[in-house]
Amino acid sequence: MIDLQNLTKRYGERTVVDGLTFTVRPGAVTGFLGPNGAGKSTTMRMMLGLTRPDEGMTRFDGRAYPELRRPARHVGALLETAIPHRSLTAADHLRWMAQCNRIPRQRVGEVLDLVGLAGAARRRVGTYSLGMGQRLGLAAALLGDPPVLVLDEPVNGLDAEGIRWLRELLRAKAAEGRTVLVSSHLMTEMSLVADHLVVIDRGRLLADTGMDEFIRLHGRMYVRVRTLEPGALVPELERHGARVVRAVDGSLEVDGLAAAEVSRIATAGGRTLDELSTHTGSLEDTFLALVGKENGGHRV
Ligand SMILES: Nc1ncnc2c1ncn2[C@@H]1O[C@H](COP(=O)(O)OP(=O)(O)OP(=O)(O)O)[C@@H](O)[C@H]1O
Repeated sequence: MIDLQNLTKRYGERTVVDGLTFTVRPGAVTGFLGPNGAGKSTTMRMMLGLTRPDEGMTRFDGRAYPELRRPARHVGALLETAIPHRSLTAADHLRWMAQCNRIPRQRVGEVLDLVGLAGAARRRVGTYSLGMGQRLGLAAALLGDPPVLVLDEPVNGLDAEGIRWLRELLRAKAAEGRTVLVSSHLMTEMSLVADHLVVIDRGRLLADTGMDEFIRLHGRMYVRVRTLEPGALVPELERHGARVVRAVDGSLEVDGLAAAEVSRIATAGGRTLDELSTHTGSLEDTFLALVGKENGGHRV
């Protein structure tokens, strides 16, 4: 469990993280979302004691990160800036980390295997691709088999197979009862991996809800209608207050009326419907709508 209490960071006149309070619970993947510059990385750096907050604190199962005696055994972290020295091999880097945290040496081979780097363990990190570097960062986060994972944009640099592998790994860690906080700007990926969402913008908390609830509360719901006579049906629906958009495939997307109302209006007009279904918007649509609304309809 991670508890953030009033976490605040100012740079000069600017408050980049503004009184963030939320709890990240075990047994779920929590997605940390926000537009560029929202304050996600700064928040994660403060959580891990790398940036000093002006106010507030973070507790991991009741303790601040600097109070953890062997932190890698409690919290596995992946941050964008935590790059090992280029001249070290992956195995050297992880062996050093294992030693500092009193983690058995055999764990180094296990995590290198787990992240698919066993064949490159003796190569210098400086020769790694972006994706390999990311896998090494994940190996370091997993080294101490920690109950908590804090990962900033872990998908960066991974190929399609790597992204799927990471998704399954994170879901498995949550299923084991671990606490998983992961930031990503890839909405489709987030919608596939996260059970819960924390959304921030300009350092402020906008939402802290389950994924389904987030889309239900903030997203668009619409009814899709397919009929042979859309031209006749549209004005009838609009007379009842609907906003109707024609999709490229010829179907109608109807906002503002429930499926049952659309059905009654069509039946009253003697129209036959070939499809009538209710849809919710994607996570991306919902996120952009929420962030846009908070900024007075203007994207920043
Ligand atoms: N050391 C610093 N000095 C001054 N401003 C900073 C510093 N670090 C971050 N900022 C500013 O704080 C704001 C939040 O940055 P942060 O990197 O936390 O956002 P983010 O949500 O992680 O964005 P992104 O998705 O683009 O990585 C930005 O406006 C950034 O320019």
